[in-house]
Amino acid sequence: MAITDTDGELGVQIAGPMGERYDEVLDAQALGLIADLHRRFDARRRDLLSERATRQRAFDAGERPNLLPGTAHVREGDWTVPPPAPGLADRRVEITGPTDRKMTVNALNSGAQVWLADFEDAITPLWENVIGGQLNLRDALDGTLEFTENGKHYAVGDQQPTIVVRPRGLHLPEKHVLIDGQRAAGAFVDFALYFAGCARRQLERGSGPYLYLPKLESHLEARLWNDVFDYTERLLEFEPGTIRATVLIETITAAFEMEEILYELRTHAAGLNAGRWDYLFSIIKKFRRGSDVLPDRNSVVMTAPMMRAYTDLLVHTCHRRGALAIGGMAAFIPNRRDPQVNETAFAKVTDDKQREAGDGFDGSWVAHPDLVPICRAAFDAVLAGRPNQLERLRGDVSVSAGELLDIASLPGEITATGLHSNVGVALQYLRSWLGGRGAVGIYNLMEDAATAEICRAQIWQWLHAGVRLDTGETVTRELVRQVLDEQIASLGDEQSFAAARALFEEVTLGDELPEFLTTAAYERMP
Ligand SMILES: CC(=O)SCCNC(=O)CCNC(=O)[C@H](O)C(C)(C)COP(=O)(O)OP(=O)(O)OC[C@H]1O[C@@H](n2cnc3c(N)ncnc32)[C@H](O)[C@@H]1OP(=O)(O)O
Ligand SMILES: O=CC(=O)O
Ligand SMILES: [Mg+2]
Repeated sequence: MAITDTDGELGVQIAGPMGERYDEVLDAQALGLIADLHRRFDARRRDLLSERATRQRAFDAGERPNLLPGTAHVREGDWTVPPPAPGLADRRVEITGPTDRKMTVNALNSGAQVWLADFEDAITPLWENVIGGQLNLRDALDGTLEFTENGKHYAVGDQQPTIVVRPRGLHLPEKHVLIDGQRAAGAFVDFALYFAGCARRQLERGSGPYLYLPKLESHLEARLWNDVFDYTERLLEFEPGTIRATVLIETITAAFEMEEILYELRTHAAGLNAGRWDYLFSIIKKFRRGSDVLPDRNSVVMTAPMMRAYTDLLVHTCHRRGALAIGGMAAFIPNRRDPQVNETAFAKVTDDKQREAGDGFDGSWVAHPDLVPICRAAFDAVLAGRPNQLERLRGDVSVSAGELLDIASLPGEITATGLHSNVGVALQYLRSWLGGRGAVGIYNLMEDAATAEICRAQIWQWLHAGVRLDTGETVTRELVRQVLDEQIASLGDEQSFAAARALFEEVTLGDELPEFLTTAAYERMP
């Protein structure tokens, strides 16, 4: 791959191919912003990642998170976040998905209030996905995203959802953008490209540059993002508070700092989201060496006391502070060719959305356009003409640290079926990811980076805990390899799984649990 010195003065090198129109995204302003953010904030980002590792050592030694004594004044203080920015007051249905051309058009025509345009869990951060996604966003805003594919004409209609972009988490590098010879952070690249390219376009349409912030582990990470926002607004002459961010509470440590996270983002804060899949992954990962081992992935339901404590606390915290509470993703996806699968998906998603609406959430996520009406019906019934239910303070909620950490009360067993499912899903997902697709339907469920992380972390934990399955077998490396062989044999085409299998073994069978499968996978990509 040729390394092009794009601009000697900026110190930015683009180490990836310059495809058609990439120069429109990678212009001087965008590259200058990435370079600035890198020089000002990247050392802090790396320190915060080191802090995560330090905390992990404490968890390995048996420590557990609790409310922070040093921030009691924040929790006790009387403060609120600003009222919702234009386009963010009514978020009853949010469709999520990758930013390829077809999905962009379909999401914008889906009838949802919000489209979460994803550069995180739902995409493989291939260079062409990273830059192509930004081009699609700006073309959509300019009204020029129009094409024909497989005989079907795609064009964005007039009624468009508010766009909320989810940049990569703080842990992922972008190897195709080098600043002073160092890899830039994927998070800063996605943010800067979007902001430089689309912030003014969004304001001109009466909306704004809105973001979802994924995988935060502490309020100090929220402070970093807030400083990035303040700096960018000043540098590019935007009103303070133009950027609005909804933070995913999807790590167990962040669940203990919800108030502090909103407080840090304050003028930029829009809400919190209950990202249930990464949340479960985080619980497995953080307490991987503890004695409480999670049962089969599919048996951990949102009505389990530990999960209800998490979502209730989120709604209560948000509404007390004037922020919107957004629900998470039910993984069931419909299939237009299979009425039985559809019926199951609609019933499961209806249950999930009705529970969230009843618990006080202001809206929720769906993975597929056919689920938009299901989510809408659940929230319409509760909202009854109002845009949200911010006034529902959930004063009845009082959640203790013990309830958030009550893994032992989770229903379900650890079964051979669960092991086979984890192996099969992780393997197929990794093949898809390496092939450039970060979200895929497997066994009628939506699988993405977060759900696949659960599968492989769970296998690692079961292996290291020497868990006995319902069949009496003990989980060992040999057993996992045997299941892998069986899965590959049943899926056929052994050769096409070679790279995925090697990656699977790397992120699942080692003595240490790699922090993120996507970090390991990224190094195997061009
Ligand atoms: C844990 C989390 O972070 S959840 C959030 C991250 N995950 C996601 O965003 C996943 C989003 N969903 C998806 O990517 C997809 O729905 C999948 C991969 C699960 C299934 O996609 P497909 O196999 O294409 O589904 P299917 O064939 O039923 O799609 C039917 C049509 O709906 C479109 N579609 C499906 N899902 C979406 C979506 N989320 N956004 C936009 N369009 C969509 C398809 O492009 C297809 O369009 P077409 O008729 O023009 O060809
Ligand atoms: O990002 C959402 C999640 O559930 O993970
Ligand atoms: Mg997630």
